[in-house]
Amino acid sequence: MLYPHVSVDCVLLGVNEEKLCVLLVERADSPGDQIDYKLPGSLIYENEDLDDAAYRVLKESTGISKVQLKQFRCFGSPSRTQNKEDVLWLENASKLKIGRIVTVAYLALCKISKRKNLSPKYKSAQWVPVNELPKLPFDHNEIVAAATSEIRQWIEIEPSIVFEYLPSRFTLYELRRTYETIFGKAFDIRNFHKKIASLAYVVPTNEMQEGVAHRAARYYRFDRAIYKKRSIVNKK
Ligand SMILES: O=P(O)(O)OC[C@H]1O[C@@H](O)[C@H](O)[C@@H]1O
Repeated sequence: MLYPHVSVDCVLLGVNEEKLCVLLVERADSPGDQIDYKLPGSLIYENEDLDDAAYRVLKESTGISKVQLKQFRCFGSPSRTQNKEDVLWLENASKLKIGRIVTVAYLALCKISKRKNLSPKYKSAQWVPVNELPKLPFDHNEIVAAATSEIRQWIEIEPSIVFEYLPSRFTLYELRRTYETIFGKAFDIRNFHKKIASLAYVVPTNEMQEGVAHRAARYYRFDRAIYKKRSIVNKK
């Protein structure tokens, strides 16, 4: 039998208190008793393009619209709807008979902020550390794990992504900690500083930290113009 159900899921990753976090929504009428988080995601409409569906679902479920979502993978195992409670929730919410669903996953890296305009389907939206996730419905744990390794690959190719997380001026300590948080491992300090010193687009400023107990550190800034030129040179 041919089967038409397709959904989108949005993985928003952010750094909070030196932890890599993912935005989850809490189901309002959970089929079980426990707190029930999931990725912001839902079925698409008949005549809707996938990208439009991803932006719509994210906006409707969390109120967020100013992020750049990128499609990164499809998840289509027939077993992703093996949990009867997940199917029940979805059937109640959609008023459709649900068997399997193929979901298209989207990813964005963004700054953490307070959420509002939640869909009535959800009680709250929370940033949860990816290393402390509860058991999520469907295959959402697998989707978050895939998104985490995906973002690391993106950063290897396009290091500018990291600077989206930092304030306009930052210390090398803050830069290293951000890298360590996203990659989930410690970087050797001397090698890291050497690497940064070789990057023309990380520019030292004349400003130093003030009022700190330890030796004041220098502030740096990310120079997008230099970065773009380097990207062109690298692509040649
Ligand atoms: O619209 P609700 O029921 O919240 O969720 C639909 C879910 O259906 C699954 O394929 C997706 O993973 C998506 O998150």
